[in-house]
Amino acid sequence: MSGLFTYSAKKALRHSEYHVLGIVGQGQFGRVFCAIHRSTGQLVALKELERQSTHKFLRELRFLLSLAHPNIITFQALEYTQTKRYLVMDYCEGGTLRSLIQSKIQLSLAERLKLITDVLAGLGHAHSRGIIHRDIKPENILLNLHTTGWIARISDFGIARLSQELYGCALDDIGSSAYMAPERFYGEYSPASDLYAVGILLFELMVGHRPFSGTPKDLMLAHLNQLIKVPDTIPFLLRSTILTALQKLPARRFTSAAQMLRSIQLAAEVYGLAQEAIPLAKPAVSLSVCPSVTTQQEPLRVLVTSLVVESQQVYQAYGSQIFCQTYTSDALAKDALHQWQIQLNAPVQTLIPRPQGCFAVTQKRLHNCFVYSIYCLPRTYCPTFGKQSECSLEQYRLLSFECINSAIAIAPQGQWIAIAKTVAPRLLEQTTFQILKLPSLQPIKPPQNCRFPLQLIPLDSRYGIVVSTQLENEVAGSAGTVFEVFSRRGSFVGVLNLPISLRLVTLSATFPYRLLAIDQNNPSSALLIDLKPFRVFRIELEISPAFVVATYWGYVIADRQGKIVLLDRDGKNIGSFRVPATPSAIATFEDYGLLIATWSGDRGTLDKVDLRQLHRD
Ligand SMILES: Nc1ncnc2c1ncn2[C@@H]1O[C@H](COP(=O)(O)OP(=O)(O)OP(=O)(O)O)[C@@H](O)[C@H]1O
Repeated sequence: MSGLFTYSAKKALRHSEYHVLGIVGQGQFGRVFCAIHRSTGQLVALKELERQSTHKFLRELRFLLSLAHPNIITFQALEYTQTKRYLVMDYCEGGTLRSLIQSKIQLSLAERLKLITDVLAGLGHAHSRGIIHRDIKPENILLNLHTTGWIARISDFGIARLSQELYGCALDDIGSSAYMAPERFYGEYSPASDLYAVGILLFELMVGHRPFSGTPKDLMLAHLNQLIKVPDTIPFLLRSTILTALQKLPARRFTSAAQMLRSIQLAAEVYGLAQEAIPLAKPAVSLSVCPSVTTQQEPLRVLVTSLVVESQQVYQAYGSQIFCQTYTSDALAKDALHQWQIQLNAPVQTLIPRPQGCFAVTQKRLHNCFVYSIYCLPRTYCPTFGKQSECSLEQYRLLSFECINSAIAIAPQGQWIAIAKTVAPRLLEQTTFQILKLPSLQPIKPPQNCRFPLQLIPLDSRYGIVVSTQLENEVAGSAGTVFEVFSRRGSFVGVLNLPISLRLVTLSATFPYRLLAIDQNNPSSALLIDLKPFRVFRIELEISPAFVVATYWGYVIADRQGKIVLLDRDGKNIGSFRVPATPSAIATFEDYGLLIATWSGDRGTLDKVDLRQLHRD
């Protein structure tokens, strides 16, 4: 259904400056889309205005367009199509504060206070311009990702008021009533009404639930008459901040957003939170560690650096060798007929399984650069045992090239290969990008410049991304990550930026536009990134990953100490276990199997793990 919605918006906006990436929500005004500006590549939210916009509405809106503050969602413009009007707004990839609260991620105290002070800073700016929000609630607070956590930004500024005044929309749903100051029920409001709503929000973030619940009528009676009880477990200074913000009489509350903000900052200083970097949230549920789920173990005499399983074949790379074993009736074949080994002429950097066979990328140092070679060992490749002659190996070499750094992506169905090469270190203009058809190796376009790549990732048969580091960022001194989307025709079609440095960016095995990546600066924090529409979710891990492998049911993440964490497709922890040594390569095996090559000292093992045992234990 949402595909249909997106399609209708895409159609309406076909001739506009925006390309719709997907629907992100539905409000009372209409749907909200994530879109990208066709020429600047800027990401925006497009809020559809379903109702007929009156002149007064548009005049008021122009006033709101002037509201510019880092903690307020800025309205940038109005976009007209033949049938619809869209408000163009800053896009928030982190979703709403409500979704963060519901995600059960336990926010640290510093993080909770930071969210509240962000809201107060935004409110302070609006109040100083005579604008009252009137509908502060977690649904109207959106989140942008930042190196140290979240930035809260107030959305729907003035829209709540406009909708009430111009269209007679009442804010009487439970979501809004739960945050409504007593005077609001008499039709009165002032900046202090917004501060009351922030008081409820602070209570909710500190205590875990709101002070009052029930029907809108119950809520009204509670706001008007019921005394607030803040549990003693809440630090004293914060308790008194909540009680001041939630005074029944507006005159007894904080006199301004700035005053309330100072009260929270004082609490943060007193409790030693101000100077610290904001600590990241910890997972709500601690992982249960299952001691052993290994069902078979084979000794290894070499360090396996790459391991893949493709159509009943298990490929292991070590040094310049590739060893292939077939597995039959639930076991790895031991007989010579079902296993073979070849020696390539350089160390294998990576193995990429595709329907036509296993691709192997080798890398050999040559003076000041490297020679990269790409081989494709077809599925039917099964040499008569014994040593391979150079000539039989050469026929499987697709191409070789010299450069300083290279990243390679092969389409999931193996129709094309994308290659980025850097000929001089860290020079943007010295990195070229090209797509070649497979198996002909015919270039789709002449090589073009691209950013120095960390990784190339194929998304589906039509698109892929160049992942690179962005050094200059709005947030001074901090690096970010750039995702440049390319098409199989070899053109760049869009750019998405994230102000976080990432590593181990891994494509989901089931969602073509979903990535899991590790935050370079917070090694035990992973990000689940949806590219279409652009949404980012933070996942706290109890390990610092060295490996991430996507499976059809989720992700396998391992650290160097042998702790393995399993996440489902949405990033939820579903289990963990240990292997006795450092994993050197991991592959998925049948539906619930994992193959883990480990190494310590001068020996290792190849462990076959049956994940169904996790449930039994
Ligand atoms: N600027 C934005 N960036 C990212 N997502 C957004 C943005 N604005 C809205 N959304 C998403 O769209 C959803 C609907 O937003 P919208 O503001 O239209 O509705 P609402 O606040 O729930 O209701 P109302 O229409 O009463 O304001 C939000 O819950 C949020 O998930």
